[in-house]
Amino acid sequence: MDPLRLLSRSAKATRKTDKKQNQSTPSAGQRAQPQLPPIVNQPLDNRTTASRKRKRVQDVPSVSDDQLTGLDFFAGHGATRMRVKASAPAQISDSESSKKVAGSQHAEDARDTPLTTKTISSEEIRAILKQHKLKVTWLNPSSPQEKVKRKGKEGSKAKTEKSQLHPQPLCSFRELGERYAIPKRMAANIHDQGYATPTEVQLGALPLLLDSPSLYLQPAAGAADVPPHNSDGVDLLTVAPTGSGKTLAFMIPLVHKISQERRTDETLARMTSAIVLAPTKELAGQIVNEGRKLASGTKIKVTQLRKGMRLASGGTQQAGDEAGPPIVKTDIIVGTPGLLHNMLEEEDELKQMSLKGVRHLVLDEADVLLDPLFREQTLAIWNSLSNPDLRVSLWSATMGSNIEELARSTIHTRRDALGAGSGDVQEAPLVRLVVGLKDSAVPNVEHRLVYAATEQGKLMGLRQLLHPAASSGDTGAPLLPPFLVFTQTIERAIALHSELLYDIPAEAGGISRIAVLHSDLSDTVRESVMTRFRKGDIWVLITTDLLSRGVDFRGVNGVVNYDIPTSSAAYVHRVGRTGRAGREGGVAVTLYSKEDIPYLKHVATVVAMAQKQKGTSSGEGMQQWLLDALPTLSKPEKQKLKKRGIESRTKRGKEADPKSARRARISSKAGFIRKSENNRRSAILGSQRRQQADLANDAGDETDFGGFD
Ligand SMILES: Nc1ncnc2c1ncn2[C@@H]1O[C@H](COP(=O)(O)OP(=O)(O)OP(=O)(O)O)[C@@H](O)[C@H]1O
Repeated sequence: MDPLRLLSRSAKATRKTDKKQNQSTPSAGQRAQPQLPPIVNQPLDNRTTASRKRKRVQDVPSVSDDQLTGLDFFAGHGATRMRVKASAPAQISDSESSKKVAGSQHAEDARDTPLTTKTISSEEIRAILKQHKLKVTWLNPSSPQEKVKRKGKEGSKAKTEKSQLHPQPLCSFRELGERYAIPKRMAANIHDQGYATPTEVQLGALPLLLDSPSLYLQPAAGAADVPPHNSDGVDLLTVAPTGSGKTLAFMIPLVHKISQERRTDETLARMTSAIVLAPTKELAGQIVNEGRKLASGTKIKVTQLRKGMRLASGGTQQAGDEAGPPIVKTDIIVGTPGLLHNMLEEEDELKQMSLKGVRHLVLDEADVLLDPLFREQTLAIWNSLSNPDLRVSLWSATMGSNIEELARSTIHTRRDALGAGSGDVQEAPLVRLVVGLKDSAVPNVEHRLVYAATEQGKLMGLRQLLHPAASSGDTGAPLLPPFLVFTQTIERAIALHSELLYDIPAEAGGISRIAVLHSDLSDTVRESVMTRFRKGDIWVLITTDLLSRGVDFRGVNGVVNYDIPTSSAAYVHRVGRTGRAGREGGVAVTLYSKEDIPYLKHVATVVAMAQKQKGTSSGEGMQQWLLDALPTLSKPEKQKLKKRGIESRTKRGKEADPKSARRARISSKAGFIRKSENNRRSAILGSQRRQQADLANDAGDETDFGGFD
């Protein structure tokens, strides 16, 4: 069977949905729902059936676009904002909505209004968790799960049953005030930003982080002798889809807990209490932005770590402190592992001391942070946090079992090391929350796999996607800007950018509409490109995997994988830049050439899984026989691909096999044109060199003249 033919047929199979994108796109303004059907006021019978399809809420309020700096090209703001307020009856009582109270007033009121959510029975809790596909598992060695393991062959079903936890979910943000007494200002900020209904990950994670663990760590039936945990907080591993609101899920508890700690212990006010690590500066900046909006007016300060920064140690300032960079007093510091690690490397006593107050460590995109690329730095930071009450939480849309194992062992070794010194380090419960299907791509995005045969075919395919007038060729209907294009390397991103630079007509903005972003650019340029893309000045942003993780451009209509991602996790994260917060209409196009076919299976499998989740009717989408026809990589091959990418597209590949590197070059020019151009260029260079040499000779002749004998 020829896989080439099979795969080009697959592209046709998925093309049926092309028409849809004109009806609804992520940039068409408000997304319809924050992934959550209404629960609170429904009778239980209506929400217990696990097999029932989720109801999409059409009228719940949502985040207004103007909350994110410069997001002014996605729909009319005024209109959006009005719609938010007018369509909030599910969460705001009649009197409140009619008055259209200001956010802060609403939050004040929320504290005085009686609970709309009654305490719910354990059956109801289980039903809600099941309906939202939330799975909470206790992972500590003394958990029932481990006990069952030790007891031996009890059957796999019983094993799963016993390891599950059922914390009471958070069905409305109003419960944050009522159940946990979060700072009023934070409640007001949440409301002001238009967040009314928690997304699934927030519904599950917020109670885990805000409740006392003893409330939900009840030993399951048959494991009555599990010792109760009185620990303050849990260590948490969370796996939830891209764009599902994980940032809010870890930021709300951080701000709440730190303001609580401040109230009880004055000395803590002078120290950094939390560290949030993220793999890129762009993501760190975004987290700071979100955190500041949330903590505004609460006295909790969120700061992005910058080069040369010094953190306050909490003690009285020491002699000599005036010298060097200014000392920053902050509660939550957000940064990349590289920067923080460097700071620790140059460590003096002061820096060591400055982290002793850190009681919360958040690893956003934890699987990357614990991947070999960042592992050493991340673990060094983690292990240098000496506070015995440290609680850690790990967040990502994809998390392999190796990452879980690594996290677990780090928690243990750190605890043992600290315990050896002081002897009083209490073990925190380790809990895992999985939302939906683990490691899967968001199903509300249309996934297209397009066979383009060669590099030049890929370039043509991308041009078809770019030009609105292009007919729906093999790539499907053109993409509506703004969209992101991912390449494997920086060189390829630059080459693709210069190739497409003049593709957008001058009347539409020309070269200013297309940009490239990669880690070789200066921080200022990176920031400016991000801002211009957010504003809508840039329509097509060509980038590397630098932007594949965590970055939230709310109205991105599409993602193009110009080079196929080198792992299934990379695919999940790249395509997760569209279809965020449940928005419909996003499109993810993966262009692949003949050379890519051996590496395509991991992408095709994720696409098939997403289509299955969406409920594509039989005959449409990825076919099983097609998946079977694709070659499967061995484990070492997979690892090599993940580490190095497709060899011919790298510098190393260029040296090893120049011929296939030439084939992989991004250029629409035919070989003979390139050759004659090269010849002309070298002829010009040669003649310039000759001219210079002649001039030098003439000059030399003049200076060497020693007069007449
Ligand atoms: N409860 C909510 N209701 C509506 N929108 C929300 C809610 N919570 C978060 N959002 C919005 O959802 C978008 C995605 O959030 P966020 O960036 O936190 O996702 P994420 O899960 O961290 O994604 P990724 O895995 O890609 O990092 C943001 O624009 C955010 O404002």
